[in-house]
Amino acid sequence: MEFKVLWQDEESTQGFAQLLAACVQAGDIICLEGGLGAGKTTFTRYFAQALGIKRPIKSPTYTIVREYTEGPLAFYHMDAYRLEETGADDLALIEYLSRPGVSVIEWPQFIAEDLPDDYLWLSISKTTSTSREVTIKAFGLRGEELLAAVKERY
Ligand SMILES: Nc1ncnc2c1ncn2[C@@H]1O[C@H](COP(=O)(O)OP(=O)(O)OP(=O)(O)O)[C@@H](O)[C@H]1O
Repeated sequence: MEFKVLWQDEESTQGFAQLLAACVQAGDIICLEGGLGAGKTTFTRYFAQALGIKRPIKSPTYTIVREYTEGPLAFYHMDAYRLEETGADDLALIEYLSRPGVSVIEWPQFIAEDLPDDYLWLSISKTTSTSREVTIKAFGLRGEELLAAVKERY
């Protein structure tokens, strides 16, 4: 299943982040693919806020995973970009995905072959300086269920 959405400005990105946050449950995985400046971190900030995370979201590039456990759902923010460079093991990151929280993975293409069966994959393309076209693909039963919930609310 595939679904296209438009984030016509940052407010719309925030609106979508809130919508998705209202649909997720423990164990869900959201992959964010997009080039530099696509809006992966911006989206993640709004998503985390909507999940009730009060601490500021900092880029996990150098730590690979940042954990936020103060909200009703634990939130894991991951960046797979540096994995290859640092020689760090994918397994440490993959282990987080089996924990009872919600995970957002930036640069998921670096660990695509090790992902579990169920996830949403958002491909973000910059269309203008303020708008983003986003293609959402669902994988696995839970992915399909989550995307169906998103479509219903969109
Ligand atoms: N509709 C939009 N959605 C998201 N970001 C937007 C939008 N319009 C403009 N922007 C701006 O685009 C920039 C996106 O930067 P951001 O750091 O989120 O990208 P990124 O994909 O995480 O890039 P990197 O991989 O380089 O960290 C921000 O400055 C943000 O304000």
